[in-house]
Amino acid sequence: MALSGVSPNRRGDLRIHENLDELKTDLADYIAELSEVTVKDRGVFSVALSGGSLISLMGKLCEAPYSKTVDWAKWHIFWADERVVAKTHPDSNYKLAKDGLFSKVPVIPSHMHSINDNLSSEEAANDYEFVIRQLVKTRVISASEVNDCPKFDLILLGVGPDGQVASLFPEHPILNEKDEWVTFITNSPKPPPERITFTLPVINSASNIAVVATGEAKAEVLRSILDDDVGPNCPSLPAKMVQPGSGKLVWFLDKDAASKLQG
Ligand SMILES: O=C1O[C@H](COP(=O)(O)O)[C@@H](O)[C@H](O)[C@H]1O
Repeated sequence: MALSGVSPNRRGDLRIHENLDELKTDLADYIAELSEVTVKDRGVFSVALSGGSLISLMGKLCEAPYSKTVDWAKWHIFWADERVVAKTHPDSNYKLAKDGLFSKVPVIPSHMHSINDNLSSEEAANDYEFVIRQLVKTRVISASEVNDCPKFDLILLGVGPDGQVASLFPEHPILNEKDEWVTFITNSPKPPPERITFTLPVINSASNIAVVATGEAKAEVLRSILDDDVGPNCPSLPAKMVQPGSGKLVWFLDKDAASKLQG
């Protein structure tokens, strides 16, 4: 059970869990429910994932009851960020998600929309944006009513100890990107250096955003992101810039990650 249940916060709902097992169950319930409601409404579920610790934290989705009750054939899976490496490389976010999740449940292989790993970072970002544009045209992905962006049904993000989300890093110029849906970097402060990433306008246009962070190493940055009294002197933390226009934002934290929150 969540320590403080679902507590509304200026930056979204906070779900703070006593331990990882409870967090994993709550996250699986949340994703399975959103999938069910969205498939009933739209006939498909467009979900964009990050890499890192998120994937193992989603692991319960591959177990009963979710493995049987989720309508996996209706999922269209995207990557909110990807490392520009071969899909077989241990650093690939696609490989991480495929090995950890999607090889265990009946998703349709052609619904896993991974980047083209034969291209340069810049080409891969442009190509991925093109793929997303085609799927907005065919309504696999909804279109935002208020801007030019795609509106993913769900974007799942991790948070780095520096406040990174997707491959958006603190004080990097791509935080100001307003026009592109997908962009690239060749100088990531965290290896590997070459990555593609959704931009903030795309992330903030999603219908639902879930940010998942665990462990004491993230407690300090989460205080900077979530507590209202930490603000003016704080550098531009990407995770703090996750502020959906009309969508819903939920934070899944364990008690170690939440241990420095005061508000
Ligand atoms: O490099 C990356 O790291 C972040 C955070 O990973 P975590 O293991 O600290 O949760 C991840 O969200 C992102 O997708 C990945 O490319």
